[in-house]
Amino acid sequence: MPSILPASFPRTRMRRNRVDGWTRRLVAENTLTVDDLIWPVFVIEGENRREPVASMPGVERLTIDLLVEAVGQAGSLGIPCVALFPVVGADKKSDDAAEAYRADNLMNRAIRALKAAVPEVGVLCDVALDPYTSHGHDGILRDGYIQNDETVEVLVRQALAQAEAGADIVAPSDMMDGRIGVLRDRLESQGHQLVRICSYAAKYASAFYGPFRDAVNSGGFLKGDKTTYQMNPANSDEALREVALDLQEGADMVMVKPGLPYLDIIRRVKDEFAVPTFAYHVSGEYAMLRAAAGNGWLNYEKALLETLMGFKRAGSDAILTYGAVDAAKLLRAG
Ligand SMILES: NCc1[nH]cc(CCC(=O)O)c1CC(=O)O
Ligand SMILES: [Mg+2]
Repeated sequence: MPSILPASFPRTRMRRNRVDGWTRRLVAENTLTVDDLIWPVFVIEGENRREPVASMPGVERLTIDLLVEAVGQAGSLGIPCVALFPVVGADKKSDDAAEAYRADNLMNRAIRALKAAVPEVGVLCDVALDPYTSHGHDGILRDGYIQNDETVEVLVRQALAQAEAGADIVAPSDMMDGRIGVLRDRLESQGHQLVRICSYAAKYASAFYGPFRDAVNSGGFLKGDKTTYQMNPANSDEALREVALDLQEGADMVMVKPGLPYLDIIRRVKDEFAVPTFAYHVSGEYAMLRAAAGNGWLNYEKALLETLMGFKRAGSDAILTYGAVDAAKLLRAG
């Protein structure tokens, strides 16, 4: 068959730069390394106990002693930082969330144990009241509304107790207004000048948090939804205002959450502010990967690394992911 292509076809061969492995590496625009990973972990009371999380295959809740071991191993793999989430028993939940700022609560004991045993791994602590309220909301509920200013008072006490225990990064995930400014002032005046604030600045009211609420046992308690404080998924400009305010108030790093459905927000935030921008690859996103892989519908390892690279390409400086240890092992194996 005579060719119908013109003699000079094609003018440009894009495939030349994909022809072999070393060229592909040479022209790669983005890189994913173990330095980009933050590993979220769940801590439970007791000793030498691990509990699987049914909706998050591969994820376990750990007692402090086992947590210290696991974080030590993560540190040896090069993971820079872990994000701590306590599982709080029903007997410690209350309407005023007083357990949140008790100096010796589970969270604060875990922080002390980690900083004593594995000081080289950063500890990022969630600041929000949902593990501690009897209704599962992130703040104080009164007259059917989550009270902003009253909640901020409690959040600041909670974060100060974490800083006192040795937290490196406090990370308010509650979406109350004005909490970063008050928290920054109080950290300064209480001698915690180097404690970093990572604000969950653009956090959306999302269906993708479902498995997390199973993991921390707050879902069953939750009445209603979080739409009066977490953002509407329809909005994007509003995320920039949220981030601008938290930066003005003194945040050192900002977070966008969830991850994959909000890559456009990460890109806009990074372009607009050029500050450390983290993405949270949340529980539901992780569960989807695991469920599909469990059915043999995709390759978990490949899909995980591709997802994490997507976050880097969108502008994330670091990614919180339940797959952090898996990804670290894969990245080290090359
Ligand atoms: N302040 C609570 C909090 N901190 C992190 C997550 C979700 C993380 C995940 O789904 O992996 C949530 C749940 C929520 O806002 O209801
Ligand atoms: Mg805000």
